[in-house]
Amino acid sequence: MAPTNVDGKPRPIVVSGPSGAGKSTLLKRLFADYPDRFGFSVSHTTRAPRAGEEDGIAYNFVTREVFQKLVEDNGFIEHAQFGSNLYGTSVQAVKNVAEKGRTCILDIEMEGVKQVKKTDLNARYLFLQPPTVEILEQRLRGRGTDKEEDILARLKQADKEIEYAKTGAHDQIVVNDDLEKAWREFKAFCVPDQA
Ligand SMILES: Nc1ncnc2c1ncn2[C@@H]1O[C@H](COP(=O)(O)OP(=O)(O)OP(=O)(O)O)[C@@H](O)[C@H]1O
Repeated sequence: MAPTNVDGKPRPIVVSGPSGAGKSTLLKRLFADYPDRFGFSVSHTTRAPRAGEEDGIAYNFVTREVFQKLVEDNGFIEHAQFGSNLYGTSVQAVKNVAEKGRTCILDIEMEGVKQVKKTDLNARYLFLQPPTVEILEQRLRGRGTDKEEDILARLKQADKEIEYAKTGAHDQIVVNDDLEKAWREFKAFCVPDQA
């Protein structure tokens, strides 16, 4: 049984950490191993799709105008700007997942975490931490998806994320040094009844 709220619906899990920390890598594995247990709330973004990213699956890719309208309509539980792009998680996207009896996974960064904490979602929070900022930089470059200016912006933001994690804002911190070790810890948090 997944950890639930008083209404019997599974508590959402917020996975955060610097860009390049490995969130997508671990979440992909979690969804592959437990296809019926979790659901992704599909985020909105104004950034351009990367190769292979499909609209409505990776993100809902929208214009800045459409995004702003949703903000004004209070359609987001959280939204934030990273670099020149806006990202957000709609209230409806999270509700849809919990209604199906699935644990909603929110893959978001620091400002989003702070805003989710202001809601009554009663989420569980996991922070994925890179071993060092130097290794994070290597991984971002190795990924080959980011422009130089984006890499520098992501590294600057990473320092802030790591400082925030030191305040005890998360239920668990997983250091992604060895991928298999990180996976075991990540899985134990997300699927505690099978740990
Ligand atoms: N433990 C690890 N050892 C070595 N490389 C790793 C490890 N974990 C992830 N990587 C690699 O680091 C890169 C960044 O990982 P990933 O794309 O999953 O990060 P992310 O946190 O999802 O980033 P973003 O928030 O920008 O989407 C990828 O190329 C991935 O293969």
